[in-house]
Amino acid sequence: MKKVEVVAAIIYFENKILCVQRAKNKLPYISEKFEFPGGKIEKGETKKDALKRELLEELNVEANIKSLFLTVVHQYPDFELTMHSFICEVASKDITLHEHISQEWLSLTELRKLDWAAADIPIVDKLVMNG
Ligand SMILES: Nc1nc2c([nH]c(=O)n2[C@H]2C[C@H](O)[C@@H](COP(=O)(O)OP(=O)(O)OP(=O)(O)O)O2)c(=O)[nH]1
Repeated sequence: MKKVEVVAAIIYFENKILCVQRAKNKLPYISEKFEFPGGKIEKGETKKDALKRELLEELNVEANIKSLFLTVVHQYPDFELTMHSFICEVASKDITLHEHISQEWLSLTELRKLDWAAADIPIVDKLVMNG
């Protein structure tokens, strides 16, 4: 089975977390789902390098990457995803969506209202549980 390794950013600004919606995709289980911004690690990159690059590409934002939060391994029908999520901070809510179709800044208590990609559920659960 194909394996995919990605990094994802839990971006805080004033107690709100950035949630972004993926575009339509041929894989129904990720199509139009909410996720944390990020993407695949390229050859030679550290996880933090990859996340910095992805956040610039996807959101045009310079984030302060603070610490690893949770690594999730999730089996999707077509591939096995390993996702490393990092707590990050930004200096303002000023972002530009280059790939995603919508954004929401939500407090912890609101996170569960979105239709998340399945691999994100353990991250959302841990965020909500940790308060
Ligand atoms: N960045 C990110 N990807 C996630 C999350 N949850 C989740 O299931 N994924 C999946 C969706 C994709 O299959 C993969 C992320 O890769 P990507 O965004 O770079 O890939 P993509 O398929 O859109 O683009 P491509 O490079 O294959 O063209 O991880 C998440 O919270 N953040």
